[in-house]
Amino acid sequence: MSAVLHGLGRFGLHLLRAWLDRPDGGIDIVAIQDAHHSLASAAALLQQDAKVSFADCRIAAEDGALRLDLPGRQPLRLAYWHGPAAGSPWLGRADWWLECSGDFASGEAARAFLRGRTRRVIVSATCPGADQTLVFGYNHEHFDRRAAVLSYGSCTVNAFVPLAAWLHARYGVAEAEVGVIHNVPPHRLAGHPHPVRRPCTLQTEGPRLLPFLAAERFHVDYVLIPYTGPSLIDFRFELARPAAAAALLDALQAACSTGPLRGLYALEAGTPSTAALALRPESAVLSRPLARLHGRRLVLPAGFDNENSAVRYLDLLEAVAQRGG
Ligand SMILES: NC(=O)c1ccc[n+]([C@@H]2O[C@H](COP(=O)([O-])OP(=O)(O)OC[C@H]3O[C@@H](n4cnc5c(N)ncnc54)[C@H](O)[C@@H]3O)[C@@H](O)[C@H]2O)c1
Repeated sequence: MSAVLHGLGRFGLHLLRAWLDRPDGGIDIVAIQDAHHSLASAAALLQQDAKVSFADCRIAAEDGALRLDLPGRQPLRLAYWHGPAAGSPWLGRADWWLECSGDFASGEAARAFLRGRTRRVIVSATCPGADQTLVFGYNHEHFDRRAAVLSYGSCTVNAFVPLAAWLHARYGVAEAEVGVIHNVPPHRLAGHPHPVRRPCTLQTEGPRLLPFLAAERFHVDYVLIPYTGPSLIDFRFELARPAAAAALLDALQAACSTGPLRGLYALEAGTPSTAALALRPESAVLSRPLARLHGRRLVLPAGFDNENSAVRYLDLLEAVAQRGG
């Protein structure tokens, strides 16, 4: 499936890395475009980013393209366009438009990219007005080929939804709360000098995606902090049925290791430092020593590399491609 990647911010950078690591996933990124980074600054970003490493690639900016040489592989030439999306020479020229800039996160805005050969726009954020929101590991199998604008959810939606669905199937979830302490991209630090409470799109997407979760029985507390590392996310559930803590956590452990939550979550025997969460591919890394059950109140403290939620987005792209996307 040929694809244009629009947006080389934190999410786009993580996506590019994940895609390079999975050459056989059926996705062929043919062009990258960004309104902020010139070709030279995009090449420099790949060479110098403090977190996402491209040290295994020789990177060059040549003839309007990013050239990436990976050992043992054919050189990759990704056409590069620096400028506003509306003026892109890549409009309508690939099967998919990967909308990762954050600037077109509504169905109406995203539909502008459906032209020529481009039959699908996949938005890296919650997207009101999208034809479908598909959360990998929860409802990605329900992909409908008539859906032209897809949303993958968000980092918090992906962290919460499959876990809540799994818990509900076993114990019933009567209500839930999520507390998020979220980073900001390095280039936005100056604009965020203090912690600030913000609405989170999980607040509306959680009950919309999970029929058992009533909106009035779900709450998200989201705080953006002036810090660029991995983030924290704590889940609190009121279970509908009684459970024994050890049995519940053993079942959760099994689901994360070999069951339906495999690859999506880890339940760690220790409590990883936030720094150790960098580049972890799971949607959330839960800490068993911090987990607790008081009566029917289950608390699951976790952390996540929210930027690396790009891995879930790639999972979704591959799943959609396999279904004839
Ligand atoms: N960062 C995350 O944790 C995360 C996780 C999941 C989804 N998303 C979603 O992905 C989309 C993009 O998010 P992001 O985190 O990549 O945002 P970002 O701010 O890092 O990048 C967005 C855009 O900002 C511009 N930009 C990059 N560097 C810049 C600089 N130094 N100065 C000025 N502008 C610069 C680029 O044009 C880039 O496309 C958003 O819709 C977001 O909601 C982000």
